[in-house]
Amino acid sequence: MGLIIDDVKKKFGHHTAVNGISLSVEKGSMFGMLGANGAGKTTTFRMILGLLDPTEGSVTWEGASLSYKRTNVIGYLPEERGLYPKLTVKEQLIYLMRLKGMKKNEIVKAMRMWLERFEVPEYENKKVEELSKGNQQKIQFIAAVMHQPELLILDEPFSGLDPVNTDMLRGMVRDLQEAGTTIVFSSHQMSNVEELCEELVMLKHGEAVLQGNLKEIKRSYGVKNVNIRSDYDLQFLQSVEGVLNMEKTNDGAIVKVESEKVAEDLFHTIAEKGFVRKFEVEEPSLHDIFVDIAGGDGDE
Ligand SMILES: Nc1ncnc2c1ncn2[C@@H]1O[C@H](COP(=O)(O)OP(=O)(O)OP(=O)(O)O)[C@@H](O)[C@H]1O
Repeated sequence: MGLIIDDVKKKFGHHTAVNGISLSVEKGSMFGMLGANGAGKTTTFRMILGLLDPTEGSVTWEGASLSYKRTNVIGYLPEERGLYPKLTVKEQLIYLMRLKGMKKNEIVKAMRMWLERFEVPEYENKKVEELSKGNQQKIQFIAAVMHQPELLILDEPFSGLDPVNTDMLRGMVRDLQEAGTTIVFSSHQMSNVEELCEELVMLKHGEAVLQGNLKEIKRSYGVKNVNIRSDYDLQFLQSVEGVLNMEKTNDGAIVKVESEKVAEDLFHTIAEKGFVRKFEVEEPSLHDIFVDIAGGDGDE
């Protein structure tokens, strides 16, 4: 069953923030939500969490709607990070995890394990305000996962982290999924979605403009990139029908074509003219697809 979002709409006055989204996230999978600023990601998350009621449609987890009464089932990393600055990390986590029904000794044990994993055991007795933003984010992530939720919602978990910490967090998110947690996360950064998710949705103005399996999406998306190395001058490619863009390189060109058929024709054309050292047809990156479909605004 997993998470089912069925034709959900959310209006704020006359403004429609989410306009008829339907998704299903299988239990134990990792699902990516992409979209430019204001696309409706956070609003969708709030409806999943039961913090906002949909204007229309329904959201269920394992067949029942989620509300604060089932809060221990969910872990949530909100986009607007918020910890109590004057509390120590330990006091903070004890407070938050008690709200999730954990006992103090369990919390301290789990906290030490997580601080070790993040390689910051010395933070236990530091005040939150003494930590850098990225390190505060680690503590907030710990607060989202310590009670071992079934469903983990991460709103922009990687934003503001340096590359080392991004890798570390990515590894932890992957481990949590392997341990059976269902994870939905949003990101402006395509690379994280590309690396972690099999399924995704791309939102634009509250609507799903693309959704499904990542590999399928890439395969079925017509546009391909062709990497060519040839001794022949490839300038003529610019005016070939079906070539959308061409960038010359030292020994060839990188060409964007509108379909695999155009790539095939190009191969024959170039081969007739001269020796082809390399001819490689690549799937577009998620970033390319996003820019085409959602009109950019990705971070990369
Ligand atoms: N409480 C609210 N009242 C009125 N409008 C809102 C409210 N919450 C969100 N909106 C509007 O709904 C739209 C979607 O916002 P949302 O925060 O869901 O986008 P987002 O995809 O999470 O964007 P970002 O990447 O910038 O966080 C925006 O136009 C926003 O201004």
